[in-house]
Order: sequence, then C-alpha cells, then structure tokens
Amino acid sequence: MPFIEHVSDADLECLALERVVPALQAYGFCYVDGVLGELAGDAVLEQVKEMHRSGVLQDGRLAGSVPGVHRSSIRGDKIAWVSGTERGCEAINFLLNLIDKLISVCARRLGSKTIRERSKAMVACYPGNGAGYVKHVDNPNCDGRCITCTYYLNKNWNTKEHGGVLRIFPEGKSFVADIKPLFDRLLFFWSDRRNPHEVQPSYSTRYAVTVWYFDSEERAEAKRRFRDMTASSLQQCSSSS
Ligand SMILES: Cc1cc(NC(=O)CCC(=O)O)nc(C)c1Br
Ligand SMILES: [Fe+3]
Repeated sequence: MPFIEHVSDADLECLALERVVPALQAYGFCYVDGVLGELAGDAVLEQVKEMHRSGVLQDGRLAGSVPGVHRSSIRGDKIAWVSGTERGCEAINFLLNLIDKLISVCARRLGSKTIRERSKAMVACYPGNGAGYVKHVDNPNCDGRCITCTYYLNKNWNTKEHGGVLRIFPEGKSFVADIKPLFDRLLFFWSDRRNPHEVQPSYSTRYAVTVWYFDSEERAEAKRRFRDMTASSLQQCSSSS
C-alpha cells in the first residue's frame, strides 16, 4: 500500500524538538494534529474498522475483578494488541514507525530517560453505548512505562453530542485538560502519577491506538522486582506444602 510520506524525517525532528519536548517538560502532555495526513490517517482508520467488523476487538480486561461491579462500568473499551506486522495492519505499522521516530528524537532531548523499547499497540474501540474509562493512572507503581502515546481516529467528532473526551487531571495543577479524540491527532503524556486521566462516556464509536514507551532502567528494575516476588512466593509455597 503506497503511502505518500506526509511528514519527512526532518519535519518529525522539528516537531519533536519544537513542540513535543517543550510541552512534555512544561505541562506533562502534548498533542499534535494532522500527523499522518488524510490519506495515511484514513488507511489506519479503515484497518481499525475492519478489525472491529471482523470481531478481533475483545472486551478490555481488568487488573482484578471487583465483585459486584460490572466490568463495563469501569472500562467499556474493546481492545486488540497488535505488533503491526500482522496482515491488514500495514497502515498501523506505518503509524507505529512514525511514532517511534518521533519518540527517539524526543528521547535524546529528555536526557533523564533512556527510552529504547515500547509495548505492542493497543487498538481500542469504545462502542458508543455510554461506556468510558474511569479516572486512573497508567503507571502508578513504576512498572517501567514512561510515555503514553495515543493516536485518535474519529472524524466529525462532536463532543457535545458524542462525549468521549479524554480528561487529564495534571497532578498539582488547578486546571484539567480536555482532549477531543479527533481524527489524525497524536497525544503524548507521562504515564506516571503526574497524569491521572479518564475517558468520559462515549455516545458514538470511538477508535484509538495506544502505545507505551518504556524507560529501560525503570523497566529492568520492575522486572527484577517481579522476579524476586515470584521467587519468594514460590519458596513460601514449597516450604509451606
Ligand atoms: C488498556 C488501558 C487503556 C488505557 N486507556 C486510556 O486511558 C484511554 C485513553 C484514550 O482512549 O483517550 N489506559 C490504561 C491505563 C490501560 Br491499562
Ligand atoms: Fe490510561
């Protein structure tokens, strides 16, 4: 699928340095519109719609099931994890490569972080039945996730009618940031406690693709903690049995 290179590498470098890094440092979040352009944006949207049509998107799991509380009252999204190499994900792969380039330029400037890896892409759809996602922090306990990056795909989105606003409550600030999930919009924010956020009830189908970039040190430390925890709990089992 031939894509017109909407943005050149030089454009990306300039965007990262002029816009994204300063905003992340000043406010902790930043969004950019018109990142892929109409043609490539449409290609991503079509592939996400096809995943939805073909039933690939499943109910988002919860960390722990809360007795008596219905899952969809906490998060009502349907998701699928993709690496981008799957057939029918070529446009999503193009998007991921572009975000990787952007983040790698930012990482050089965000000195304190060493961002070398990321999660798979989470393709999410809020079905528009009023479901949203309750206020939460993506990475409250140093699991390694450093930057959350979400690409929105929703055309003719009217928040008065459709809701679905992502509201960020920047830690320690007196203001909230309401971000409309508009087509070809790319949002970045620190994944940790600096950015509690919620998705307000959505009354129209709301598509997004999210990736999380890891800080290598924090990720390695989290893996060490997890290994020690599982080793010690296994020991307890064997000693008690
Ligand atoms: C799977 C998962 C999804 C999200 N997504 C959002 O917060 C919504 C972002 C948006 O669609 O605007 N957050 C966490 C902590 C997990 Br885990
Ligand atoms: Fe989140």
